[in-house]
Amino acid sequence: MISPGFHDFNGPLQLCNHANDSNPHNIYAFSPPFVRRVETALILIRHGESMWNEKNLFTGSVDVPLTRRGVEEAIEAGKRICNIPLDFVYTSALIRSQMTAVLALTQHRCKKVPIIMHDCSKQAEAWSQIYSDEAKKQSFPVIRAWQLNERMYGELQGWDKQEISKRYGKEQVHEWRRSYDIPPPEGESLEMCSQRAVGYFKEHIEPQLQSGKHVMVAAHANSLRCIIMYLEKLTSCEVINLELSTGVPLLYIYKEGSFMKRGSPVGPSEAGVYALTKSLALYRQELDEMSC
Ligand SMILES: O=C(O)[C@@H](CO)OP(=O)(O)O
Repeated sequence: MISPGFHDFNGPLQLCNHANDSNPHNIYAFSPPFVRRVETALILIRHGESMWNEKNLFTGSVDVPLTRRGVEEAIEAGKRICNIPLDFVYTSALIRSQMTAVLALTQHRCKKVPIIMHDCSKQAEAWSQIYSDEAKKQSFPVIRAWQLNERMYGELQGWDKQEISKRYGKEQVHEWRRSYDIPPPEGESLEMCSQRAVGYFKEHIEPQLQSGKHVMVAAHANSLRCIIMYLEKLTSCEVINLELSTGVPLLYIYKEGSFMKRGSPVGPSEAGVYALTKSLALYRQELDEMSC
């Protein structure tokens, strides 16, 4: 349950009044009942490099922070998504995904403040209330969900990946790391991880997109592989070859129940025009006009 008050959170799109705009492709719609948004942005980002990525250790559900390089990757990712509208941010319960989200959001051009939601109890919810509507409008709710955690790697957690390959053989380790239904010893298979991660995405995140809200999900290699498998309708054979780099944002456009893959946004300093949709280009134009 997102803390009350954020439900009327209008996010960064209170930029200009298109309420009377009949353009069906315009995502500038305000929250209902003005203009229903036709398409919304979904950004997926794997956390930046973690301290156990750097040591090449199986991490899984162990809660390790980012390295300095991982911090830099998160900030660079923020530059690449700084022109894309956002209303809600989801992370896992693990610090490496939360660090990535809040560091990336420091680069967003709408200058909103990420607020980590504390709704694990009625008291936590009450004590973390924001009473200023203006402060609320200048914020992003960041919702933490354990269901988006990295797959639990069981008895491999903490072991060096090369050491494990020598002990059990490369084929066996590749099967544990990348197959769909074969779990590592005492760990989760990708299928088991998918049941919680995709289950959460369908129940909590997809309805946000359907209601016209733009969302970023900062999570993990395998929990995101599950979600991408769902978005792109990949088979359990195709997902074996899906690899995600640390700290690289991926953009999808949600429209009438389907997800269109738009690849990874380019940074503002990079040459070339990233294939924005018309409505994202209009949003970027509004940000440009705001910052003049
Ligand atoms: O160790 C882990 O948690 C994961 C992601 O870093 O490793 P792999 O890519 O081997 O699934």
